[in-house]
Amino acid sequence: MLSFEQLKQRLESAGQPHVLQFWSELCEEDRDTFLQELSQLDLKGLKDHCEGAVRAADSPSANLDQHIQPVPPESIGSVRKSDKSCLAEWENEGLLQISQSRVGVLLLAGGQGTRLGVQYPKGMYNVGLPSGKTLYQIQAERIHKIQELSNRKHGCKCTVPWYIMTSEFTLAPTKKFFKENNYFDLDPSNIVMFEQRMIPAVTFDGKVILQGKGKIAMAPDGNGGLYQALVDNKVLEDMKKRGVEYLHVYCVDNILVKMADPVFIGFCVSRGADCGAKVVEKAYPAEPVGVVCKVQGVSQVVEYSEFQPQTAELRGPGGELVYSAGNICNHLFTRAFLQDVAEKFKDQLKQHVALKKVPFVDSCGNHVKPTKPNGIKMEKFVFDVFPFSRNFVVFEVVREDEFSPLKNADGAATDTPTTARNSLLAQHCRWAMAAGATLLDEHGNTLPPAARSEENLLIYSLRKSTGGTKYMKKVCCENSTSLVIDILPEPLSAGLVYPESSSCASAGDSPPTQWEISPLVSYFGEGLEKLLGGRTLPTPFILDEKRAKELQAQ
Ligand SMILES: CC(=O)N[C@H]1[C@@H](OP(=O)(O)O)O[C@H](CO)[C@@H](O)[C@@H]1O
Repeated sequence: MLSFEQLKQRLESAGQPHVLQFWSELCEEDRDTFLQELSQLDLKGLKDHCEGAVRAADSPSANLDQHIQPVPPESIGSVRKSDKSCLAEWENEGLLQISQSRVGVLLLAGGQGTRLGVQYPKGMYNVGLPSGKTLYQIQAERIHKIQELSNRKHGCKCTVPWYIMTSEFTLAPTKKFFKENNYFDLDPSNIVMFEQRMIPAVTFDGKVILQGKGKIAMAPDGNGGLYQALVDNKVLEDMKKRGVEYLHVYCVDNILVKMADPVFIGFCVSRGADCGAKVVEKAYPAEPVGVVCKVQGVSQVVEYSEFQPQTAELRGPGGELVYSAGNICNHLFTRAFLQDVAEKFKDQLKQHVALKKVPFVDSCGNHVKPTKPNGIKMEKFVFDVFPFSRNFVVFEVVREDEFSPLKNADGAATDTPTTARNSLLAQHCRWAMAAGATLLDEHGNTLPPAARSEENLLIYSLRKSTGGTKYMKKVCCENSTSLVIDILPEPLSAGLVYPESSSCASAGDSPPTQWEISPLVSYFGEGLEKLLGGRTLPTPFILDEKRAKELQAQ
């Protein structure tokens, strides 16, 4: 640890002497903590960081729009457009790789959940499913199941290690939560938690912001901090030791995430890709998802915050969005590629600027909660390594099967606990019905057949035949061929077309059917025919392992 004098001198040469302005007012204990915190900062790089942040915030954001093009549809692999045998081949390849313990998953869980409005890690969030499971538990159970499916198919005992990148905000509570939950019955030695770096928030005139008299305002370095964190925490060495060659990286908030998805892995492997991204068709122009596109001929993601609205609105002849490959933060990397990034490219990653309201102590020592942005936070994005790939592939999946993120608190129009919960329950309802079950509602009435993904196609053709944009409030199905849609005279808010993701299980304003299937019973709808085929079952219903055994025995 540095001495006070050394620290003082370094802060002065970085142009940041104000950091110690309240030193004399701090008690002994606070001084120690502050000294420790400051010693861990990259003080040599601090000057560059502060100056760079101001420069970046000042420079007008590059207008990428003249240089971008959509990714040609023919170069995108697609679940919807591929035949069953192709999908089965990819799945087999993926399961083979998993069975040989060549696949790991990496969770990006360093975020603060500001939009969701919680003080704890998002993964600990319980969206109100009948089982009460949190996002972490659902994910852990999917790991169990994919290991089991691979083992069963290949007669082996594989491991899918779970790497979890946390931040200063999320590490301790995540650790505690996993411990309290007995690591969800996974072997703790296969769960590797590590922390990404934090960097100081800076004022518009390049001063580090003091959040308290003895504390500077720090923020995680963005999910692209992953590559530095892999190096800092020797994660690539760990992967090598375990023989992990493919890493499926995903974001904590998507309740439908198919972790270590064998189809996606198989697709990437069969194309010889070193880097791959899953996308869904964007639901509406202003949807807050990044777009996979080409910038000056190079495939990459342009984040929603950096995409011009008029470009997002562009439509093709059939009314479809020109920039429609919505990034769902699901990436596959080979270990060799990550090694390359770590050695050659990680310092070249673009810095993105976010202007935020950062609470601070003013020069008189008053705590201030700003009402408008006062601070610059610099972030790196996980997908900014795509341009360094030698063979980058894109894989389009079906939204209702694989993407329903939890971003906002209930009350917002989209991506809330309610929409996440409903998407999962609707999916489980579809699986049960597809397996041949008849489901009864609370009054003993038969529920109508569940919507299938092809319904999306009907919605699209309907949109085309009505000539472009229609503002849909709800989409639901009576049966697999007819749709009832409610067309609004205008968007709910500027440019917003309501996402068309409902199924009959969550149609109208009625609550979704309370039919939940544990991932320990089925990873993605498989294996349910033998349990549910030809049966009439009530709701609410939780198909967990115990119920599955009982059904099997009947
Ligand atoms: C830097 C980054 O990874 N941004 C991702 C990420 O957005 P957030 O708003 O940061 O959660 O998840 C979105 C999908 O939920 C994806 O579309 C977007 O590109």
